[in-house]
Amino acid sequence: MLRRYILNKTNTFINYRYASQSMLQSTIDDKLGIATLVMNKPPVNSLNLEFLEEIKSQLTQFKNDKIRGMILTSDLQKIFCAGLDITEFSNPNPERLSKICTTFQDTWLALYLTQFPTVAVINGHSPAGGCLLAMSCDYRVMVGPNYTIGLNETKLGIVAPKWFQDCMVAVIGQRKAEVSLTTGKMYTTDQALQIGLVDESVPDVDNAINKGIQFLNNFQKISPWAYKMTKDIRRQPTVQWLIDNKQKDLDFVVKSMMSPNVQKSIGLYLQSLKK
Ligand SMILES: CCCCC/C=C\C/C=C\CC/C=C/CC(=O)SCCNC(=O)CCNC(=O)[C@H](O)C(C)(C)COP(=O)(O)OP(=O)(O)OC[C@H]1O[C@@H](n2cnc3c(N)ncnc32)[C@H](O)[C@@H]1OP(=O)(O)O
Repeated sequence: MLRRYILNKTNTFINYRYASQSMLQSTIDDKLGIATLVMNKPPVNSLNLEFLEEIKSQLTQFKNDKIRGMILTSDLQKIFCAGLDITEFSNPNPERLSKICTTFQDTWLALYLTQFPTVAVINGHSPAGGCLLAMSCDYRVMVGPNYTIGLNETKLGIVAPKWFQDCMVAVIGQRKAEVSLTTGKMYTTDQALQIGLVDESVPDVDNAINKGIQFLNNFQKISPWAYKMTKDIRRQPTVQWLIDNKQKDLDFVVKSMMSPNVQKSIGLYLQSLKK
């Protein structure tokens, strides 16, 4: 649905390539060199192992396609992405948990370090891992006023890994990130704009896509090499920490997820969602 809208609305996607895996649709406008990656995993685009693998593989494909920019958005009504699939946290199989963790680390590294500029068009709620995906893009346009975004992990009784936290610090600064993270605060679109968690707020998705394209057009006169080097220098410390501590990070997540206290919190949170 959204893909069709983008094609019609911009009227520029004349020469486009379209690829659809079941949960993810990608469109490349060959003229503009802009790719659109649309998440479509009802009901809430929760990130399980298979979905993360699809996202990672599509990002790798875009690298080979040599695109000039990418828009990440959702085809679902009211939801950008609900974060990691919480059902995977409940009584998890440690092997699968480790695999999800590693795949999530790698997907994030691929998204955070793309050689092309990226825009998140946040057209719905975006808690936790959904917020991380958005924060990892170069620019965020959020549809308002009724959606929410934030890293709410403490509300589930779990801890956002260091790379989630550092990513938030990079976007909104140390003090605001510390308060946001410890309280697990979810921000409305207007609040998110006010603290700089998103760059623009617009009333509807049509405007959001247009703003995203406008942002990407800024790079028409920027050398791709200068862009990528600059981004690498900015993002290197956060990335390097994860590369150097991948196993430690994984061990921490798996160990804490298996603890009875965390399992109790996750169980209660899941029940509250079902209600
Ligand atoms: C096992 C993986 C571990 C691997 C670790 C990997 C890497 C290391 C990193 C991190 C470790 C810790 C970090 C975690 C980050 C996260 O992302 S945790 C996930 C946090 N997400 C949330 O808290 C979102 C909860 N959901 C909501 O707030 C709302 O659902 C919504 C998104 C705002 C939508 O509201 P709406 O009213 O429209 O819909 P419903 O609430 O009725 O939901 C519909 C349906 O979907 C189910 N559901 C919602 N969210 C999730 C989810 N994240 N995972 C799975 N299922 C979800 C909900 O239960 C309903 O189901 P139904 O009742 O059966 O219809």
